[in-house]
Formats: sequence, C-alpha cells, structure tokens
Amino acid sequence: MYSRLYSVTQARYFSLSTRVNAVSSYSSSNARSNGKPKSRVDSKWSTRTKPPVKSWKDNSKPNYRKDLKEDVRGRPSQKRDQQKQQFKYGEYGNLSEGDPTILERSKRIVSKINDFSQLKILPEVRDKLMDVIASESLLNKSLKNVEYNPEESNVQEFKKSLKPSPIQTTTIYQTSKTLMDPQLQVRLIAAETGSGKTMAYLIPLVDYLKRVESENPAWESMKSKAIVRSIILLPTHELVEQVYQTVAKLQPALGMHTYKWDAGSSYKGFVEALKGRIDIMVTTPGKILSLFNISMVNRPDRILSQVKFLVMDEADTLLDKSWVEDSYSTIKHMQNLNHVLFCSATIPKEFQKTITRLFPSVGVIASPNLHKINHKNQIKLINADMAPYKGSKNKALAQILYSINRDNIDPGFEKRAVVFVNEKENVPAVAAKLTNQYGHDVVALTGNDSVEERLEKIGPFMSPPQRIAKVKLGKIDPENTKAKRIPNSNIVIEEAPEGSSESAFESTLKVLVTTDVLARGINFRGCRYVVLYDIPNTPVDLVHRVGRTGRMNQKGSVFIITGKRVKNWVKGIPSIVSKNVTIS
Ligand SMILES: Nc1ncnc2c1ncn2[C@@H]1O[C@H](COP(=O)(O)OP(=O)(O)OP(=O)(O)O)[C@@H](O)[C@H]1O
Repeated sequence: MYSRLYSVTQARYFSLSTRVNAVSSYSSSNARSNGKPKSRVDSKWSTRTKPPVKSWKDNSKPNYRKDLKEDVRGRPSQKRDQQKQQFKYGEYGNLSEGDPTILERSKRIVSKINDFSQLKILPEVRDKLMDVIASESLLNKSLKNVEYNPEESNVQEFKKSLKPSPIQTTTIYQTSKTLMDPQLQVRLIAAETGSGKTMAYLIPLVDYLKRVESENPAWESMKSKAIVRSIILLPTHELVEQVYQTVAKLQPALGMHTYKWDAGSSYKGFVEALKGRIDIMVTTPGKILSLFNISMVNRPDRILSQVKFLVMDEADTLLDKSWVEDSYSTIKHMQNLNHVLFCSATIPKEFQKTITRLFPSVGVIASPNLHKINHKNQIKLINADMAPYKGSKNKALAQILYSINRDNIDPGFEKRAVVFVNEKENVPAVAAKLTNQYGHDVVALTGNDSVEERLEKIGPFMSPPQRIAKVKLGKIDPENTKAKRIPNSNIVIEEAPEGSSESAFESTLKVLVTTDVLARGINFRGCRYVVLYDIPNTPVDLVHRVGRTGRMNQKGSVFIITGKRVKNWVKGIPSIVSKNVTIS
C-alpha cells in the first residue's frame, strides 16, 4: 500500500522566512500568506476567537501607574508583592514572570480537588493509569525495578495512597471541560520539574482516545485503518525512550496500540506498525519530517491527517531557535488536530513570545510552583578558591563526592550523583580525574556519544536505587575516626578506623558527569545528589539541572561549586530555594 509515490519537492518544508510570513497571518489577515493556500491548521488558528483557557499575559513590563493607584487606595499591590517574591538570576534572567491570575486559578482548583476520583476521567482509564503511576513512581519505595505488573501487592498498596499532583489536577480538570469539543484547542502546560507532567498530559490523551472509541459512530470503520491517532514529540531519543516506557504499559492495560519511533527504528517497522493502527506514537519532530523523504511511505500527509491529539513535551526546547522550524513544520502537517498540548517546566521569555506569535489562541495551565525550585532541596555553595581546594574545582568536587559517600543518608542503598558541567569539552577531563585520581565509579556522557551509548550509560541512574549487598550499618563515630589524605591532593578527610563501622563508608556511589544534554526531563529515580561544577548560565539551566533531584516533592542535595569572584546573586541561591521564591 505504501509503495513509492511521494515526491520530495512536494514535501520540502518552507523556509523560516516564509514561515514567519505565514505566522503573522494567524493573528491578522490572510493577505500575507504569499498566495499559498492556507492550511486547515492555519485557518483554525486564525479564526479561533477565544482561547480554551486563559492566555498568558506578559508581566515583564510593570504597570507602575496601576500599582500606584492600588497603593494609594491603601491596598497591597499585587504586582509589587509579586516582584518582591521574584529572584532575578543575575544579568541572564530570562524566565517569564507569569500571570498571577493563572497561578491563583490553579491554586483554587487544587484546593478543591485532591483525589483522582474527583476528576472527570473514564473509570477504566483512571484505574489503569493509576496502576501505571503506582508501578513506576519514585515515591513508591517498594519498587524493585521489575517488569510492569499491576497485580503486585506493592503496586496495589501504593495505588491506594495516590493523589494527583497539582499540575495533574489543573490540567485534567481544565481539559476535561472541552475534551470532546471538536474545535482545535491549544494549551501550554507549565509546571516545575518532577511534578508529574507526563501523566498530566497522558491522562487527557488516553481519555480522549477512549472516548472517541465509545462515542464516535465512525470508530467501527476507522479502527482497522492504517492511521496514527496521537503523537507525543520529544527533543531527544533518551526522552523518547523514557516516555515510551510509560506509554507502552497502556498496550496491555488498555489495548492501546503504541509505537516508539526512535533512532534505531526502521521505516519498515513503522509501516508494519501503521498497518495495525497506531494509537499513540512517541517520537521526535525529525522522525516525522523524515517521513517525507522516504520512498516506502506513500502520501505521509494522509497518514498524519488522522492525528487528533498532539503533545509537544519539553516545548521550550522544541520551539527554541534551533528547533522551531522543524517543530512548526511537523505540526502543520497534521491538518485535523483537535488538541495540541505544549508541555514545559520553564517558560523563558523568548519561548513565551514564540508560542503566542505562532499560536495566539494558546491557553495556559500553570502550576502554582512554576519557576520555583523544590524547597526541600538543600543547596550548598562550595567555594573552590578556599583552602584546602585552593582554586581546584576538581578537588572541591572530589571532596563533595567523598562527603556524599559518607553522609549516611538512605543507608543500605546505592547512591547516585549527577555532575553537570557547562562545556562538553570539559566532561572527559573531569570524569578522568575523578576516576584515576580519586577512585570514583564514574561515567562520562556528552552529546558526542551515540544514542545507544547514552541509553546504556544512564540506565543505572534511571532505575530505583539498588540495595547494597552485605553492608554493615551503623553510625559513624567522629571520635573514632582518623585523618586521611586523598592521594596527590591536599584534601584531608576523616576516615573510620579498621574494624569499626567502616563498611558504612564503602563506596557505593555512582557518578554521572554530563552537560545540559541530560538536564531536561530525565527522571533519574533515586538520584539524591546533583553537583553543579559550573554556575549555570541561565535560570533555565539552573532549574532543569537542579530538577534532576528532589522530584515529586522528595528531598535532594545540590552542591554548587563557586569561587571567590562569584557574584552576590549566586550567593543568594540557597536562601531563595529554602524560602520558595520564584526565579525569573
Ligand atoms: N500522582 C503522582 N503521585 C506520585 N508519583 C507520581 C505521580 N505522578 C507522577 N509521579 C511520578 O513522579 C515522577 C516525576 O514525574 P515526571 O517525570 O512526569 O515529571 P515531569 O514534571 O515531567 O518532570 P520534568 O520537568 O523534569 O520533565 C515519576 O517517577 C512519576 O512516576
């Protein structure tokens, strides 16, 4: 059926300049569409008058006159209060300050709903998706990294205590109001890292597909067709793999036909899967666009025309300068979309501008904790210019790792730490130093590694922490320790004497040294420690890197290596986190 027919010229997607013209036609008229016929997606967006939920107002320019008026009336100025609670990340602050009314609305919804049963979800979908959460949540301490088996008692026990996270509550509540309204609905879901955004978009998506199956009379004739019904797009193959592991559980649970199209998949495999109908496909924009360049697939536009539900996860990346053209082209090929959900942990100002320019009707659902770092994280600044490190960041790092190893937190379990450096060129040297000089168990990962290598390297950090075999537990007695110098360094540490509780010091720490390539979206289960070898350049980098620990309201420890010339605002980071201040 999918023999060669497609012409490449037909598929060549428009250049950015053409696209920008096309974009401006969304908000105004069709006059600047370069004489090209407007796509169905275009016209849907341009004719839409009301966003499905409140759209995002730009609060970056303060309205002083309004503030003053409010102050004169003797009432507290909401705007000024908000500014007081914002932490400007040095000269690089680039996060949107947000619209307080959106956050207030979320708080109201969250205060009224605290159970999955209060949300409008098909009972079967609710039940199975709660099984999935219970089988993989990092809060479920009894998980042993086993195959998905909802019948297990530890899964069922944990399921009873499950509550929706704030972003899950607000997203499911808001989307359910108009889920089956056939008009195009575009939403941006924004919430802090590790807040359960994957389920926040997956539950409405699955609920939608299941409702179509039971409510749409055309379903009987559609169900055996070669169609793709929904797509989840992500920027990296690691994230495709991670999200697919969750999505794949819906195959046995709800009879969903799921498909992962990643770096290793063949076109033949895709065509085979398509013949049996794909309900949920997880992939990257690049893979979708490649459909237009292969001979095996006949009329890719037709395949994509049945996609009704699209999720763009890590949307601020997918719409940044280097991705926006591909991402936008991908969306435009899906002519009959009913729902588009953009999902992000951060709303940089640039992203906010892009999304409102491309999709003026976008409605925003944001969690009350957006742009805050989980205050349960303990942030420590380590000055590498001080003795005994004397300017050596590597010595400071070695000492941090050593102290992590001995801290007696989660005794009996392996420890994992992720070290972020700003430049990928520095990764091998830092990793080599830690391994060769300080004897740590380290893997180094950069964008230069192949997808397979990366997946293999991050594997141990993605699974729940393993119990250590044969560890003697016991408190470390500071009186009974002796000083030890780390070889070839001037770092002196205390070590338990032979025969005491030394096995509690036994190195069980696994260290991953990497860059921003792994800072986003990866759910490092059981990674309690993050070390920032360099000060992140932007608040977006800070939020994402720190967000690899302290997920779902857990505790995490973060060490930031600084120097004596560090700016004052950097020194303020620990206190803004503990005081739960919004970062901008
Ligand atoms: N309602 C819930 N209760 C308990 N755990 C949950 C719940 N929902 C999701 N989780 C778990 O929380 C963890 C974090 O979820 P997820 O990866 O979706 O976060 P995220 O918001 O997408 O993070 P990031 O912004 O870093 O991508 C996962 O282990 C997930 O299984």
